Amino acid sequence: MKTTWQSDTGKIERIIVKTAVAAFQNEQTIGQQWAALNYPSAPDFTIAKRESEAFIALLQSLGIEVLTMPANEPLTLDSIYVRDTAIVCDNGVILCNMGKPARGDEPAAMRRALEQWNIPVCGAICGAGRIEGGDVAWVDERTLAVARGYRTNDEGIRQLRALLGDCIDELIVVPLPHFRGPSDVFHLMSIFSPVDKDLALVFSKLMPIPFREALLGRGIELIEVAEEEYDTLGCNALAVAPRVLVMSEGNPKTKARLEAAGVTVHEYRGNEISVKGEGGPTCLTRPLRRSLSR
Ligand SMILES: NC(=O)NCCC[C@H](N)C(=O)O
Repeated sequence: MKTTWQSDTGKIERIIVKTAVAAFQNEQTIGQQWAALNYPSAPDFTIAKRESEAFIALLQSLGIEVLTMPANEPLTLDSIYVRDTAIVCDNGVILCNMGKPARGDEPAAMRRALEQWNIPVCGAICGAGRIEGGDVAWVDERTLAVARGYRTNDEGIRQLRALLGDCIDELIVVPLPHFRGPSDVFHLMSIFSPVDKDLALVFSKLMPIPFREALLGRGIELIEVAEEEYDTLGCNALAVAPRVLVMSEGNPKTKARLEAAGVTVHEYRGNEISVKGEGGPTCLTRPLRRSLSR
């Protein structure tokens, strides 16, 4: 069985998460931070802990080795969304440089954790470059898509291209629309979640036409997120294996569309850890190695 880090749809072997206990710390911390971080309301710490434990147990039940980030870092609630701190390629991990200023210290914490786990870091976005991991997704093993939005800038994309070197044949740059403006969380993975090598979940209304055409041109079939489920993170689904997804509960129409296409959907309850912080299952996880069946 071939393994690669350059896939968002192969079977996940190892994944990084941060528990709600480690990221949210306690009720007082939540109370001090949620409004300044732009959360629509304050997560409930007790329920968040339960949701986080169940989410991690679900990943483990799917045969995934889960690595958990340490708690003792002076970071914010947003540090639960580990995806945004790092990008992976077959040379190792590329650390991001966050577009949201309040999250600026998260990549350094990820670097320390990776060093402890002996996971190679092959580069970091630095200086004026900005990139968040939620803006990046593998379209296939040699093609990476990166959004240009409020969290990821041209200099970040330039550095990413240089760091990837011959790991890729193509970097598809996806310019994002303004939508709800700079204070909103709007990443590539807000409108695009790979499901299999020839299937993706998308929200076409907010997709640039060239990117949509590029996916269709590669033979990738697109399933539409139900419009009323956009705000409940219907578009943010984590492929744990080809056509096997983990999704936040509360997106029944989108779930039914996926199941009709032969996709298996595992739901988790994510009102506190996902909906309130606006980060779905892809944001809550940094998958590392995946295996490909061919
Ligand atoms: N990849 C993602 O979509 N991450 C979600 C991050 C949510 C967090 N509240 C943020 O504003 O950065």
